[in-house]
Amino acid sequence: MILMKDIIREGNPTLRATAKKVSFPLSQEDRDLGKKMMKYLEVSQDEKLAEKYHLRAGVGLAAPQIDVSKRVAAVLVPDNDGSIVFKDVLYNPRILRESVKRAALNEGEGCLSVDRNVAGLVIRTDRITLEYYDVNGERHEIKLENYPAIVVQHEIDHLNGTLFYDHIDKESPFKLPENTIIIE
Ligand SMILES: O=CN(O)CCNC(=O)c1cccc(Cl)c1Cl
Ligand code: NI
Repeated sequence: MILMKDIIREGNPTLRATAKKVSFPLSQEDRDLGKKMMKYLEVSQDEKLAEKYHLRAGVGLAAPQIDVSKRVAAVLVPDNDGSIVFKDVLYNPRILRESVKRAALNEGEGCLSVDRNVAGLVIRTDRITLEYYDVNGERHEIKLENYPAIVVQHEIDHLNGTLFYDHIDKESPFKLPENTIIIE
């Protein structure tokens, strides 16, 4: 089971590397990788289990965060009544289209690999068309918007060596650019 000790932090070069694509059919190792990353998210979102295993909650996890430089990310986005908005393990995810409209989470973003709060608006695209392959090698092309779209962008950033605070305006972190909505 993935624990906090397995999560690499700022300073580890893997976090700034460009991760490699996986090939299909997936090796057992790459299947297991996706499974254990999703398991981390499920456990981390269960208050009792998260406390028991001292896990920081996450709605996404990218393989580079456990020092595996492969283009694999798990995403588990609940909505506030506990149902699931989006859940899947993304293999070789790729953003095909981005809306002109930008978006930022009101409360900013956090990252398991960043042991500090970095305040400010993380400016991202509001709507994306995402291509990815699932564990069975099936191609998916889906449209996401708002919160799930933001989370997927945070994870794909990890595959490209980008961290959330790279998108925060250093001079005025809370400036709201034109054409940008705030997501509560
Ligand atoms: O890369 C994944 N993590 O670092 C897991 C911890 N962060 C989050 O769950 C998180 C929190 C706020 C906004 C976004 Cl977009 C995300 Cl992703
Ligand atoms: Ni992160």
